[in-house]
Amino acid sequence: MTRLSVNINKIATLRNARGGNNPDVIKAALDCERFGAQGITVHPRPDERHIRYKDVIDLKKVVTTEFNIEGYPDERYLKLIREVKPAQATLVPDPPDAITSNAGWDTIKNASLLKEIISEIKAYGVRVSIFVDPLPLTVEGAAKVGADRIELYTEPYASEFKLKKEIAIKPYIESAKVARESGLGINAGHDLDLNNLRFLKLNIPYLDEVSIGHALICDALYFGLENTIQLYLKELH
Ligand SMILES: CC(=O)[C@@H](O)[C@H](O)COP(=O)(O)O
Ligand SMILES: NCC(=O)COP(=O)(O)O
Repeated sequence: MTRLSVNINKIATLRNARGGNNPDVIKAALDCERFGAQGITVHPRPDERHIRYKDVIDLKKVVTTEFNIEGYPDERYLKLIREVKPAQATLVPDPPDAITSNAGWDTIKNASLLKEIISEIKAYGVRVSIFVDPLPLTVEGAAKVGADRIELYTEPYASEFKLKKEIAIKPYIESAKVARESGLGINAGHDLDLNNLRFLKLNIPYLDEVSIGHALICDALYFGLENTIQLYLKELH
C-alpha cells in the first residue's frame, strides 16, 4: 500500500498572509487525517515563510498518523527532530533562500556529512529518508550512508510527464529498482498531482509513501479538502 502524506505547508502560507490563526494549521492537520490522509508532512524552512517551528511542536501533540518532518539538517532542524521524534525525518539539501526544493542530495560528495547526521537521527528511533534525484548511483550512495528510505524528487517527472510520460518515468523505475535491491524504502514527492500520480504508482507499485502538498491544497480550493484527499487516495488504489 502506498501511503498518502499530506504536506500542509501551504495551509500555513495562507495563515501567515494575514498574521492571525485562520486557517488553523492544527485543525487542518486533524481534518486531513479524518478525511483519510495516512500521514502529515511539514517542511519548516529557516525563514518560517509557512510552517513555523512552533507549529511542529504543536502538531506533534495531536498528529496520530505518520508525522514526517522535512528540512535541511542544520542545528535548528536537528534540535527539532531531537525534541519531536517524528515517525520520519526527510533530509533535503535546500539552501535557506531556495524558493522550493529543487534538487536531491549528492550522496557521494556528502557521504560523511549524511552518515553522521543519519546515525544521530536514527539513534532517536526516527526513520530517515533522504531526498534524491532519480540517479541509480545516488540511490546506491543513500544506502551506503545508512538511510532507511529515499524520497525520489519528482519535479522532473511532473514537468516531463505532460510531454512524454513513458520517457519521464524511466529514471524513476530504474532508481526504484536499485533502491529495492539496496534494501531501501521508497518515498516520492514534489509536484505530484491528480494528473501524474496514477502513472507513477502504476510503474512503481511498491512505493511506500507519496508526500503531496502544493497541488493538493490548490485542488482543495475547488473541490474541498475532504473530497480532494479522497480523489488523491483513489489515484493510489
Ligand atoms: C521536499 C519537498 O519537495 C517539499 O517539502 C517541498 O520542498 C515543499 O516545500 P515548499 O512548500 O516550501 O515549496
Ligand atoms: N516531499 C514533497 C512534499 O512534501 C510536497 O511537495 P509538493 O507537493 O508541495 O510539491
